[in-house]
Amino acid sequence: MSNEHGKQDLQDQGLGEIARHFVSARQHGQSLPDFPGNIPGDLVTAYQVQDQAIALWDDQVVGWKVGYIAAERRDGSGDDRLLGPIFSRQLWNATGGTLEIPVFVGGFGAVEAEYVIQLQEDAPAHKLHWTPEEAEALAAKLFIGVEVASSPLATINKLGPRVVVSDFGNNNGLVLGPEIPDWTTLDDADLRAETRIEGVVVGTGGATLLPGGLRTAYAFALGRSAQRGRPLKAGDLIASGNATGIHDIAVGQEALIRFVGYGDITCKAIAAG
Ligand SMILES: C=C/C=C(\O)C(=O)O
Repeated sequence: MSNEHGKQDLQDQGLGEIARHFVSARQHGQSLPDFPGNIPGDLVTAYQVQDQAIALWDDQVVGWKVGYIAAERRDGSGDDRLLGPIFSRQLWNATGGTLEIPVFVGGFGAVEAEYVIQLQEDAPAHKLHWTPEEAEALAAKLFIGVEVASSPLATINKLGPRVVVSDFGNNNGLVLGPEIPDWTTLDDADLRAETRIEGVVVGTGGATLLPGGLRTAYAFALGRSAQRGRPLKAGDLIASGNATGIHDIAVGQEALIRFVGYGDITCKAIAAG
């Protein structure tokens, strides 16, 4: 009995250590050479690391990024997407000018065109599974946005979803642009986007690039959040996942993300920390 209890403590300490390493590297703007510990065996355990890191981070969660999980990288949960927190001090309103976005030097840094849903009512906490149609029926607004995908760990995406989940979903902020009015009347095909880095087109697409579409990404966020005991609330933001690709950006480089008919967002990468 005491052995079992001791084993559990040891396992928990391991997860806490991983969370502390990531949080400390992020706080100091430092890179990490390797994953700081044993990679969690499944997504449920990786979310435990994420939960511990959120508890250590001195800020409030205002939303979640959704990332896609390729079929060959899924675990027993079958999840085809993952979540990472967006914090209030890393949420920036687009100004129309060039916004500075922090990326980890020596780590991973990218920008992603995103469609951002903001709930206008609480989701029912007991509802654990959502269809795209049920998600759309909740009162919500839609905005254009840019995810700053950045981590102290350069290999984060190569190492896979359990590592991505362990480090805040590889998120280091969200730029929020203008609203897309009456979004529930629009098809994914109406939502087109293009990303340029240093003036060169690096990705085109839009909501049709989101596997299953925008509403499917949103439904995942509602379900997984409720299942992990963090049901979504009015005001929460959900970034849909990349709509033109995941585009590497280095300090000093400028990105322009164009949402056809809805506006441009321009950002310049600076060193985090
Ligand atoms: C690991 C991150 C993946 C995303 O951000 C995405 O699929 O959009």
